[in-house]
Amino acid sequence: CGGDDDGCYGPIDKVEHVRLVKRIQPGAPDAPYGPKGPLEWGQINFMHTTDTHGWLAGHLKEENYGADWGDFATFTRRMRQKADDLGVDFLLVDTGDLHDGAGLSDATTIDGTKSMPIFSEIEYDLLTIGNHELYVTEVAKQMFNEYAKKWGDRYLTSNVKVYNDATKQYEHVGATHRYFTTKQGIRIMAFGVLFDFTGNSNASQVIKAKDMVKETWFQDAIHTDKPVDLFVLLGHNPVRQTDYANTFTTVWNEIRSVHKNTPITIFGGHSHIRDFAVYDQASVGIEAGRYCETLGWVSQSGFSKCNSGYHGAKKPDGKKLTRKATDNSTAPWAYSRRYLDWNRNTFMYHTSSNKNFDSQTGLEITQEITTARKDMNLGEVYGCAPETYCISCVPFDDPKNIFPGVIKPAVNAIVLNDARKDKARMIIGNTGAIRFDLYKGPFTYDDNFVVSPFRDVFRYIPDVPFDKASQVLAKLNKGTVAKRDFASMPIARDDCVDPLIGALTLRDMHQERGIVRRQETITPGYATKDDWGTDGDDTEHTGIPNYSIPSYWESRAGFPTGSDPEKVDLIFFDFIEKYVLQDLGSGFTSDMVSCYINCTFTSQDFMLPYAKLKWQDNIDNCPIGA
Ligand SMILES: Nc1ccn([C@@H]2O[C@H](COP(=O)(O)O)[C@@H](O)[C@H]2O)c(=O)n1
Ligand SMILES: [Zn+2]
Ligand SMILES: [Zn+2]
Repeated sequence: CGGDDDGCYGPIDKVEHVRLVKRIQPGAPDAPYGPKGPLEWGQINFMHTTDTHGWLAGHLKEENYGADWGDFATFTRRMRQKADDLGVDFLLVDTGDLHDGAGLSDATTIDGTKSMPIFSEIEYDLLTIGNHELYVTEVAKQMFNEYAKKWGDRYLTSNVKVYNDATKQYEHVGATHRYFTTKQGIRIMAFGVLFDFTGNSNASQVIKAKDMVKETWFQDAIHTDKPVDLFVLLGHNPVRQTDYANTFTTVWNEIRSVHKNTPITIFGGHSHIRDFAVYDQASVGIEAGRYCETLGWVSQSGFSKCNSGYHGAKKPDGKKLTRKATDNSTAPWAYSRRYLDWNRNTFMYHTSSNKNFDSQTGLEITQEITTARKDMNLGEVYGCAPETYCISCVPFDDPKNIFPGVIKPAVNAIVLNDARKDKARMIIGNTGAIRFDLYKGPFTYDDNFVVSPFRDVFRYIPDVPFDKASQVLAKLNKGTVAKRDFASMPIARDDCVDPLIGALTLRDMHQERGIVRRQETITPGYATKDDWGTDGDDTEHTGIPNYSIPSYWESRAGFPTGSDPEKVDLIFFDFIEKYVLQDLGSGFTSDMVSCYINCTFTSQDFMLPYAKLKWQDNIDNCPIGA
């Protein structure tokens, strides 16, 4: 285990490089199983990122998601070039949540100070805002003052305003909408709509979708005299219409009430899943997962001189898109969708670039990430985790689940106010604050933010009667805070039938076309089921178990042996204070709540001391394990 070449971490001084995963060359014996076949290019082609949450260094411990932002930059440039060569359109779209999930974005005093300049080196065509850009006032202002200005009319925040200190008014962060014509003549009207988010700081205002659609500018935009060939609806907003947070449907209905047949193509986010939803025969929506694991692909054809301003001459890739949104569609629109795994093998395969893949720009971005990580000491190792602990791949009470395995013992050991150490205590948190699995092996400064990125202060109410405190967890878990799936459900692969090909499985279909790459092992990963079935994943995987977990967890410490205490210190994140007070019921008010250790001790501060306390065995020889 001697450095980044053999896939292992070394001691602290060797862990400075971004490239802790092996660089993968296609065809190399250890290359992961790759894409099942070429992408189907259409007249207009979209690549979509969402919920990147600062993972610009890529997944250093997961080869399958190991590409970094420099690799992605190269890929997008090559794809744009390919589109130009084919004479088709290519648009790159992001749907927000740029912070909270990795050291690069969260280890700076103001989130994003180092990561945002790197993020914005990609030439996106359309972007919109996520809720994670609005929790913290300084971050909202950073978006308003810097990035909205930089991205100009490509940044669409149709229902989000930020307080402008200069004008003393709330103003749209970016543009409300954008009307533009693509290189090949498609005339697009685009909107960017955040779900009805209410957890923002008072630096911003989120206008509910139902109110936004009544606003004059929106009505003017959908009643425009200008010709619109395609509506593009992007939003930090789940595409699935049954999702509790979905407000796309409200906006979609309003557009449809005026434009009965115009295609509406949707790019969503927030629920962190791979998904594709069919709205009607002229409207589909994609969601591209989370954390730089997935790159979404949607292509669309059907534009002609008769129904649009399209003037593209070339036939895309010699193949025509034939898949309609619905089985009985009479509309001219045909689509493809794909979820690409975020690794260099995928990127090289789809650009047929092999060893010539890297570009100067891409390498420079990789170097910037490496330098930033080094400056921020993100590779510093604090402990050697003895096991892998996951959020939902095992049941909630399994010792390998991260809550009983790590989070509860860690808060019990570390979240302790010396002045109250003799008191029994109960600590309650929301499971959503713990963001990612923890891998066996070196636990780095970066991993601290990967697991627990928020600055949620530990607050408490002293001496709460145990019979009251002990009811809170159950009440919280029954409450209205919606729980959601964090990953696509694992599914059986043998029902994989493409409707256009009759009884042939996708595998047979690709085998016939001679585009199946030989595979010895299918690796675990996303096995997605969406409105079109099970053939959306670019690289096939076996699926990962996904157990549902409650919305809140509780840990108890300092309890007397064999009996319950009369009173406890009830400790919780400030993020959930409102709900805890509600569930404690009458007699408990906010003036009883104060900071537990101090007002700067947050959820970013308990994992590193715990790793130092408990995971020192094998620290100098700590291999990454499964
Ligand atoms: N200070 C915060 C902010 C957010 N959370 C958790 O994140 C969830 C939202 O994340 P998305 O990526 O889905 O937008 C939110 O529901 C909380 O669970 C937090 O714990 N602390
Ligand atoms: Zn998110
Ligand atoms: Zn979100």
